[in-house]
Formats: sequence, C-alpha cells, structure tokens
Amino acid sequence: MAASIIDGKVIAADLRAQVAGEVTRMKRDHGLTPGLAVVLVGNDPASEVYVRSKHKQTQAAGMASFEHMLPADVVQADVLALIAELNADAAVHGILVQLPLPKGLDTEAIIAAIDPAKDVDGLHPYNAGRLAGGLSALSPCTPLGCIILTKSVHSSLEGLDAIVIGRSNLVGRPLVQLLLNENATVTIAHSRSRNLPELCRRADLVYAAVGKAEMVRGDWLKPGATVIDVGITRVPTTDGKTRLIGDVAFDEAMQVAGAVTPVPGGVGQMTVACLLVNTLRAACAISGLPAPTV
Ligand SMILES: Nc1nc2c(c(=O)[nH]1)N[C@@H](CN(C=O)c1ccc(C(=O)N[C@@H](CCC(=O)O)C(=O)O)cc1)CN2
Ligand SMILES: [Mg+2]
Repeated sequence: MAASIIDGKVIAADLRAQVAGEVTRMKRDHGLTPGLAVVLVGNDPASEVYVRSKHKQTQAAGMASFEHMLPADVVQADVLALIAELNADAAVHGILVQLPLPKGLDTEAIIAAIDPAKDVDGLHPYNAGRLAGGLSALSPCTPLGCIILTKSVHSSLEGLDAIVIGRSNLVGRPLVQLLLNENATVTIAHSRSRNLPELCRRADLVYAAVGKAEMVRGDWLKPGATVIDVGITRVPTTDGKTRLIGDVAFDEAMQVAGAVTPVPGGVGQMTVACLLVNTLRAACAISGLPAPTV
C-alpha cells in the first residue's frame, strides 16, 4: 500500500490560524501587537522570496512586520548597529537575520548580537545551549516544523528510533535536541557516516537534511517509516524552467514508507508558520504574559 502524504500546506495553515487567533486575543486583552523584524542583506533571489513570504504571513497573522533591506556591501558595524537598534525597540519582539549572509560578514557575531529573548530563529548560542540542556528555549523554526509534522502521524515519539541525516546549526543539530526532548532514540548521521542505508533502515523516523537531491532511496527505508524531507534543491527541467527536489527519492519512498512529506508542500511550509509561533512566544515572554497555548 502506498504511503500517506503529510500535507505541510494544511498543517501550516492550521498553525497560522491558531497564531492569528492568539494575536487577536493579545490585542484585545492586553493592547499588545507582536512585532517581527526581518533583516535581509543583499539580493539573493531565494532569500528575497522567503523574506517576502515572512512579511506577508506576519501581517496576515495580525502582527507588525518590519523589513530592513541592507545592500550586499554593507559593513559588519552597520549590521551590528541595526541589531542594537532592534534589540532596544519595544515594538519589536522578534528579530531574524535571513541566511545565508553575503561573504565578508561574520554571521556568528551578528547572530550573537541579537537579544536572546528576541531570537525567534533560535540560533543564538544562549538558546542553542538551553535547548541542548533540555531547558525551555526559542528553537529553530524548521526543526520545530519537523516535530509538528511527525506528531501529525505519531501522537507520541517516545522510544521511536529516529535518524537525523545532516548536522547543520539551522536544522540537524537542533532537531536532534527536540527529538531527545520527545524521548526518541536518536542517531545523528551526516555526509561522512558509514553504512548510511543500513542506519536508515533501522529508523521509524527518518529526517533527511543534507541538501543532496534524492539521496535517500526507497530501499534505505524500513517499511512503514515516517519520512520527513527537509531538502530543497532547485533543478533545471527540459522546458527551461526549474523544479524543487527533496533529499528523498519521493516515488520510491511512497512505495515503502508509512508517511512521507512532499517537496514542495511539506517541511518548507512549516518554517514560516513556526516563525510566527516563535514571535508570539517571544512577545508573551517579553511582556510578562503566560506562554500561548499554540
Ligand atoms: N534566518 C533564517 N534563514 C534561513 C532559514 C531560517 O529558518 N532562518 N531557512 C531557510 C529558508 N527559509 C526561511 O528562511 C524557507 C525555506 C523554504 C520555505 C518554503 O516555504 N518552501 C516551500 C517551497 C518554496 C519554493 O517554491 O521555493 C516548500 O517547501 O513547500 C520557506 C522558508 C534558509 N535560510
Ligand atoms: Mg517541503
């Protein structure tokens, strides 16, 4: 029997609706409008698309959206000065610097300059450290989305064997921590791992986040496994256009797995929805309000 498709579009839309409901209540009961500031440096076309989508979805949820577009040749000190301004701005509850930054800028230093309470990307070492310590923290959006998608299939992840392929700060590493917090048994694999197909075949939950198109094949999967595909590679098509491909050979996975996320329409959809959740959580924490239920 073919696997079921985990519909990221539907799940993300539901999450955004829940956030919008909470924002309405915050405005009504506390006169508080959560605000998100996004900093885009340069003009990478994909980053421009993602930032536009963040702006639209932030406004659609009833939050304030502040966009800061800086030229590709901006100097480090000017980026840091903008971050300092946003840290001090009471209307801003979340700050996000779109990645990757142009060469020449020190990404680590820029992220470290963000007030951890406003770090809605969950990338500041303070939040990464708290997450790794099993403490409450703002957590990176894509891994949060992966967990929500997994929970749409499994009400509990306790005791399940998970493999995370990829160890980036944005996805793989924080995803491992979130899975541990759910009491999953986690294997961390990466481009240098030996016997990857064999490691994968043991897993109930497979997270592919390496950025290598269709690397995970159908015969790498345990029958019935849940497969969460984080990869997005844009490839040219014969008609001169492009299309997106994930890290998992989708058609093959559909023959073996129990549930699979599509690309597009899976994990990617959750990233911005979870950013809205984090902005809401940051606004509540900064304003001394109880954590939102979403
Ligand atoms: N500061 C950050 N930079 C980047 C992040 C991040 O979380 N924080 N993640 C990615 C880019 N990204 C958001 O910033 C992002 C990627 C993909 C999608 C998405 O909706 N994907 C769609 C397909 C979109 C398309 O057609 O191109 C899907 O998979 O369905 C949203 C956001 C790197 N940088
Ligand atoms: Mg996707």
